[in-house]
Amino acid sequence: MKIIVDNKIPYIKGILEPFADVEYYAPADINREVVCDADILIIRTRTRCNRELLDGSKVRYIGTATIGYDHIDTEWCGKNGIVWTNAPGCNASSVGQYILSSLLSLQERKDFVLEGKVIGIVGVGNVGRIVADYCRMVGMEVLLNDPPRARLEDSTCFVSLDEVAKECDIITFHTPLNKSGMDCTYHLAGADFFSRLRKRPVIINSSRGEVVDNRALYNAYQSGNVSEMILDCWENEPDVDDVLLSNVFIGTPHIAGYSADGKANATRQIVQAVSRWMGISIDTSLIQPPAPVFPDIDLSLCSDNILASAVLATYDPRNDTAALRAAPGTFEKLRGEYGLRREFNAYTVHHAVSRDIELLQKLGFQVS
Ligand SMILES: NC(=O)C1=CN([C@@H]2O[C@H](COP(=O)(O)OP(=O)(O)OC[C@H]3O[C@@H](n4cnc5c(N)ncnc54)[C@H](O)[C@@H]3O)[C@@H](O)[C@H]2O)C=CC1
Ligand SMILES: O=C(O)C(=O)[C@H](O)COP(=O)(O)O
Repeated sequence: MKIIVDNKIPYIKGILEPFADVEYYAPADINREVVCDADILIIRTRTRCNRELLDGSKVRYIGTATIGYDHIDTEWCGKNGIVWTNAPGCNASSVGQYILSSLLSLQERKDFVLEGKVIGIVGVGNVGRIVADYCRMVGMEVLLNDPPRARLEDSTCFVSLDEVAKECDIITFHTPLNKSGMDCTYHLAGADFFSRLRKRPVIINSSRGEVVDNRALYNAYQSGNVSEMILDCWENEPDVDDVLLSNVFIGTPHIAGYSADGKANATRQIVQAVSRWMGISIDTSLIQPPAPVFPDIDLSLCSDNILASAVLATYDPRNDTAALRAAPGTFEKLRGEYGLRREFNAYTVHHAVSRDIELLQKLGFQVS
């Protein structure tokens, strides 16, 4: 059994070796020649799994250590007997941390108080649910848009995309990239959507670049229909539109899901899926992220917004924005060499005053 593994997937080295020949490659080097005699591929979003890569190969199983799977031609794989799996929900909390910290950074600017603002969440799956919870916790009103769920569940919980466009101060996209079908999301936010905005919202995209028509977004920003842009995913990654990048409030290189917790979850889920497929049993409990460098957050030094201080101490997206702005051409390098980021539950806050303790605990912080 031969397994090819993307060498940017952390915490996996040594785990599959007792059961198979395992070879590690940079994503750019995972090509037809490399995969031809492999049985299993363990990849990320950077390997397009389609006829061009796989036709004539021995590959029978693909595991992607990611939530999204738009890089896999699922129809072609299905027709050609290739089983695949993703890692649902693995880094959903990481994206939640990204969105909350981006919103709290925005709040630090004068006159953008989050409490009382209306946020529209488009796509309410693993990520959208967490974002909705966090936004309610900070006193925002939340509108949910998810037509596939609305068809199956109590549709009164959901609103139309038109209502989101008209009523929201902030709109955030958390759908998969669907290129066709009744729930097509390609350019879901296009010129028509932006023309229906009424409240000059902040637009956030951390789903896939192509869910938002980047040109139409920029035009809406230029004309004043959009007040701020927060972008983690871009059309034509890794070639980011320089003009867009210089105008966004937060602009990051597709790292919203890059907490070490999310990466470890992804590795664990994929190792479990692969081992099930191979009919073997592997102990994945040792796949754990390292502790944060500074696990203690002292709130006695923070006078103003306690929540923002605690959240931004775990992750401040303005640092990733500055790094990308300084060198847009290093988009993939910044992702490949991403530093250690841990989620809220890896931190203990000290000297929180009693009125903040419940909220901090709900977010997952340890409180001393
Ligand atoms: N920037 C990053 O680092 C990351 C990006 N992602 C992206 O976020 C997406 C969402 O992740 P999850 O919430 O975990 O996926 P999920 O599959 O749990 O939820 C997606 C939701 O979108 C809904 N949806 C589908 N089509 C829709 C449409 N046309 N309009 C509105 N809603 C629609 C689905 O019904 C579902 O409830 C992923 O597919 C991936 O592309 C995920 C993780 C990290
Ligand atoms: O999980 C997803 O879906 C994502 O978009 C990832 O966070 C990006 O994953 P990589 O392919 O860069 O590992």
